[in-house]
Amino acid sequence: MTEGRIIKAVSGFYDVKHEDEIYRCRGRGLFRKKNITPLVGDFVEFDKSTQGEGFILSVKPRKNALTRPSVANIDQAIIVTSAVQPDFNPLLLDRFLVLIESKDIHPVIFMTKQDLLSEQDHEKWLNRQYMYEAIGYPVERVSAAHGKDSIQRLEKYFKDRVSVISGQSGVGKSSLLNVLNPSLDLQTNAISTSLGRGKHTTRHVALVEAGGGLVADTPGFSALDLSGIDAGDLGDCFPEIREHLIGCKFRSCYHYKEPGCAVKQAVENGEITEQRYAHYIRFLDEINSRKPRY
Ligand SMILES: Nc1nc2c(ncn2[C@@H]2O[C@H](COP(=O)(O)OP(=O)(O)OP(=O)(O)O)[C@@H](O)[C@H]2O)c(=O)[nH]1
Ligand SMILES: [Zn+2]
Repeated sequence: MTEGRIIKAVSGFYDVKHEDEIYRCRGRGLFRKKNITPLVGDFVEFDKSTQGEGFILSVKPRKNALTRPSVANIDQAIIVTSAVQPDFNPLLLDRFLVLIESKDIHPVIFMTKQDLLSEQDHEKWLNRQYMYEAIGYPVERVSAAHGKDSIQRLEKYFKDRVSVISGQSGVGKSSLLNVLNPSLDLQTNAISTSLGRGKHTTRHVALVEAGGGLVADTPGFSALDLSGIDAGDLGDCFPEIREHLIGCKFRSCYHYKEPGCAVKQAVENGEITEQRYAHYIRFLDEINSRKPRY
């Protein structure tokens, strides 16, 4: 029996990587009976048969998993957000952050297309960077247009980790990966107009090498609705709210209209920014206005 990691799923087969070899494996019928579907990113035990083939025997417990795209055991999600084309959207960035936090995945923020900014705008972007760093998120301002040298410092994020890259269509996700690993040769386009969905329509996902680690070749968090999050858990998805909510008078505080709310106090003191708090309230409304499902 050998241990490996699934890096690709192709019509009933799983490509399992063990050291530097790849074995094309079937899942035994027992998966169907036990109702376990192996996912890309899973650590598995498998039996080697001849010529790079094998059978998966068991799947190890997962630390996390996404459904769109289906990938497990992710170490971090890199949110790519561009300065322009498309314009920066703070509400969308916070939505990605909340979704990532809700899955217990570590977020990192890359702000791209910095080469397109004027001198004046740089200051504004520096402040944005500081704001998210103050919350505790690593932030990098980058430009894929400047090629390998400016991207090299990003390798420390990728090395020995499994990452998913998230972000709106056209922000430069594929361009970044191409600089990190030119052999990927991912297609890049100006913003796709068709439904704003971009070019990643495939349901398959594979882990590919980039920057000394593995990266999902399909953007993560393609479903941006908050339907998987309970109103009572939303505060935990904002690190600066998480830090204060212990001081709220009521344990069931939603940090909205309740008296004795330590979170609202922190907003007044300037420890939590008005903007992030406004986004929290907006997401809370969105979750609360969800129709109950029976
Ligand atoms: N000036 C400049 N242009 C960039 C940069 N990064 C990407 N672009 C351009 O932005 C456009 C979109 O880049 P992509 O890498 O395809 O964006 P994506 O995020 O993969 O987009 P989807 O596949 O639609 O999700 C392309 O025309 C790129 O050449 C950058 O750092 N600077
Ligand atoms: Zn509160």
